[in-house]
Amino acid sequence: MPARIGIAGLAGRMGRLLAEEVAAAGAALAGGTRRSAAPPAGDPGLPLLPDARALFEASEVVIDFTHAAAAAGHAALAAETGTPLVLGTSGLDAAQEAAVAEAARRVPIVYAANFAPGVVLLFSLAERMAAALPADQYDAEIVEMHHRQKVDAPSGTAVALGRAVAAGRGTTLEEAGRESGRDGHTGPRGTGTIGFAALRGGQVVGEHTLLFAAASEQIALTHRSFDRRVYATGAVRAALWLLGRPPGLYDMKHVLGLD
Ligand SMILES: NC(=O)C1=CN([C@@H]2O[C@H](COP(=O)(O)OP(=O)(O)OC[C@H]3O[C@@H](n4cnc5c(N)ncnc54)[C@H](OP(=O)(O)O)[C@@H]3O)[C@@H](O)[C@H]2O)C=CC1
Ligand SMILES: O=C(O)C1=N[C@H](C(=O)O)C[C@H](O)C1
Repeated sequence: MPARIGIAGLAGRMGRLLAEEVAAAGAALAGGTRRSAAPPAGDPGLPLLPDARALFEASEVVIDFTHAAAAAGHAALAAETGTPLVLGTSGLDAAQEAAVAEAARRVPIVYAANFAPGVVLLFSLAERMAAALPADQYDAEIVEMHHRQKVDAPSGTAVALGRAVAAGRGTTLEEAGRESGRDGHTGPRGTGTIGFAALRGGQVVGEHTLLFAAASEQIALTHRSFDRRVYATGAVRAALWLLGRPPGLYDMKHVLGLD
């Protein structure tokens, strides 16, 4: 019997690709949800279920690429129904992330800011570079660019990169401090803080650059996604990997065996 995978956000940019990747992986689409109840115009065949509870009950594992406002509720439903969850949605605040971690005590959850294998490697390189380059000499800046429809900033990947840099420096992003949205008379840059800049335009799938700038040198790492299918393939892989796992909060390095 093929695994039954449900998709929250089925009508979205990611949801449609996820449905294709579910089929390509030989799994079955259990159905999907969207925010509005109606199927999108011109697509009456989309297998939409009445609500999120019906989705979790019909699925062996659910993949969520929706909106931060929905993520905590979906994690709670995962815990209640015992249905594992792959969470790719970005822009969660601290309370929403805490709700996801709480649900993961009862059900296995993969929560990943980015499902592209190259970005998983970038997180690990970011941590190693930050550990090697003294924070009082090398200013860490993270620049990201995305398509004009993206609703959250900085991207989840940028925040995760910031967390990796902070971890490499033996601290947290909250303690190190974030500098973003510089405009006007900002004063000089803080020492040891982590800077963020978000660009939006056109149909850019996803670009992230982490740079360390010192007085006499600068080093930068850049990742570019050319096709968002790379995220969908990774998320379906994570969904199949989750089946039969014990409760816990996992990320893509666990799925790829890089932990
Ligand atoms: N981790 C990763 O690798 C990646 C993460 N993402 C993240 O995934 C999310 C979705 O991205 P994308 O597909 O481009 O977005 P879209 O806006 O194209 O699609 C979002 C989907 O979620 C639904 N939705 C929106 N709000 C809610 C809600 N409150 N409750 C239930 N469903 C809701 C929408 O419903 P409706 O159709 O009715 O509008 C739509 O079907 C974003 O947070 C994005 O940052 C994206 C790419 C990769
Ligand atoms: O909204 C997007 O498109 C993307 N969102 C994720 C993020 O916020 O990091 C991942 C990827 O960059 C695409």
